[in-house]
Amino acid sequence: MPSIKAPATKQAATLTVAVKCRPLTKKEQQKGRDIVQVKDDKEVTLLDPDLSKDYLDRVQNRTKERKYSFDYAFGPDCTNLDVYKTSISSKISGVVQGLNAAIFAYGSTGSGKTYTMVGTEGDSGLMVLSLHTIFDLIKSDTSSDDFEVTCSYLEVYNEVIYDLLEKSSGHLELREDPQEGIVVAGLRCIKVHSADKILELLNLGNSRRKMESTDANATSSRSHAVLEITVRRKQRNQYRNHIVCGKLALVDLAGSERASETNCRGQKLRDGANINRSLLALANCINALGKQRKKGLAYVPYRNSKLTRILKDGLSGNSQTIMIATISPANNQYHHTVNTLKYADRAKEIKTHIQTNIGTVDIHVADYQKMIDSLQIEVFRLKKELAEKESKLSVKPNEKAIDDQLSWLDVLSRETNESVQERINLQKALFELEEINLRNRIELQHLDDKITNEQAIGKDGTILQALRERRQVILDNIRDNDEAGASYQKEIEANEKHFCQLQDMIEKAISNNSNKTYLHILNQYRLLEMANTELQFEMAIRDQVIHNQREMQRNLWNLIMGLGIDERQIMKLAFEQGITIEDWTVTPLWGLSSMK
Ligand SMILES: Nc1ncnc2c1ncn2[C@@H]1O[C@H](COP(=O)(O)OP(=O)(O)OP(=O)(O)O)[C@@H](O)[C@H]1O
Repeated sequence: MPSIKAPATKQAATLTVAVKCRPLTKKEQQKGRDIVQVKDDKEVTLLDPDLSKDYLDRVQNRTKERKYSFDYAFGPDCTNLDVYKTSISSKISGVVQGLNAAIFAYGSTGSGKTYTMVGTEGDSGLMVLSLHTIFDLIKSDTSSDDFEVTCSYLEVYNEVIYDLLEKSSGHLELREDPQEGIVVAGLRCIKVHSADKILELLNLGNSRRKMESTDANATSSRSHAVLEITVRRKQRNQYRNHIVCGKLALVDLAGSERASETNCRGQKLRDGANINRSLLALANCINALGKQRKKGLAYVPYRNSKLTRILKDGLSGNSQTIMIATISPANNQYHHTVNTLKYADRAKEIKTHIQTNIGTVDIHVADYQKMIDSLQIEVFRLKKELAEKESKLSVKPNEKAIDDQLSWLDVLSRETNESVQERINLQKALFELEEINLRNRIELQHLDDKITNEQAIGKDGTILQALRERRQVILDNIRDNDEAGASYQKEIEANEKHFCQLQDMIEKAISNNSNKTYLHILNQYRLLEMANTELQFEMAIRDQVIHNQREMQRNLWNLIMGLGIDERQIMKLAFEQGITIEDWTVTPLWGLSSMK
């Protein structure tokens, strides 16, 4: 099917990475020493915390000293305003012009993330400073445009999303909207008229964040907080009247340390595990995005956590992204600091593309349909069995006993549900991967054809060279994606195994009950219905997206052909505009070839 892509990499920007080192706290001053040096506003040297190393160790390079270079580096004397003015303020003006920006603070617990993002009365944080800039820019705007500023504030805690602008928020779900991408269903979005108003909301929201006291920080934020500010600009003049929308996401991540290192138990340990699951997913995305700098299609596993799904646009899409890596200068924090610096170093490789993209058509509808069909047949069979069993029960089950059994079943069902959800996510990820690789293979075929043609003409060596280089990039991506696919396949298998174990537990739990068959079927039936509902929902969304895109393409091609432009002219025009016309020679559904 022919498809039109947005102009390729019109404006590509690397993710900006800044490192901020906080001062030693009073306690640290008494016990430890400073091992971080910042040079030339860019270089960070982390000294070996072990002073006892002898001369030989040092000359033989057995030192743990590390040196890194970043876009910006700020020492302990720098204020939040210094960070803001140098590395951020210029990106904020784009938000009022309709561009997106994302700023996230990453670092271990107690390294100064919340201090940097939220700040104090005397040293306002980046959230506050950005808001002031937005309102100042709106105030000084001389056009006749109307502005509307709205904001939302959420936290992701233990892989559950909560609304920080609601007094007692319930669990919120992520939805994939065909038009807007990932949205948080039911999240409160408030209209604001001044920076002060948002600050009030921010303070209120912060007081609702999940805090804990860890060994490393007495008021440690255990959740990831995302403040999103949307600026809608209604342009009004005699020729047009349309809305430009810019978004700024400010993210205060939870501490990046391992749970075991903060001396946590029970619920705290669970927090730690989930925080790290999100951050691990973020690290995997950062790795994959780093690989994409070759501009090929490598798969990025955004689906693996709520956080990465929410941050998807900020990392890869239409966004200017700034990562502030916060570090402590204390010698006992060496391992955390080196981890943060390594993470930040990898993040430098990410490219974000400041442009709008038209989504791609998903080709796996048939696969989903097959899964839904088989699940529905199974649900139908179990429903029937359940009805039969109920009618056959000579003695109605003892209600109290059944209640107990059902509540235990609920616990196991919930866990099984999570396992099913995870498998669905993995399956979806695998579908996406396959789709990307399909497109890669189509491009590879085109490249091979072009290379053969060029070789036959035997003229321009530079074109041939460029084609071969591109071919290698595509081959690398296909290999990487295949590897990622194989690992997903393994995860799916492990998940299936876990699912079976849970089922065994359920079997055991009800094996002594006289109505065990009844309970068993009830349980199976519930689980299958859950999986079925999810799949149907996905299917509906995909159908809608595909329908809209097909409609749009049909209209577009009709329009182009109606203008009497021939194929060659279209290709030439597209080339001049930087538009890629994909694979129309392969499956010419409404393509030029079929319309000729
Ligand atoms: N630049 C700074 N100047 C002075 N004090 C700072 C600075 N940065 C951080 N601190 C202090 O260090 C301590 C820890 O900071 P903060 O709570 O911001 O850490 P965090 O990285 O958000 O930790 P967690 O992940 O546990 O929430 C606080 O007492 C804070 O006031």
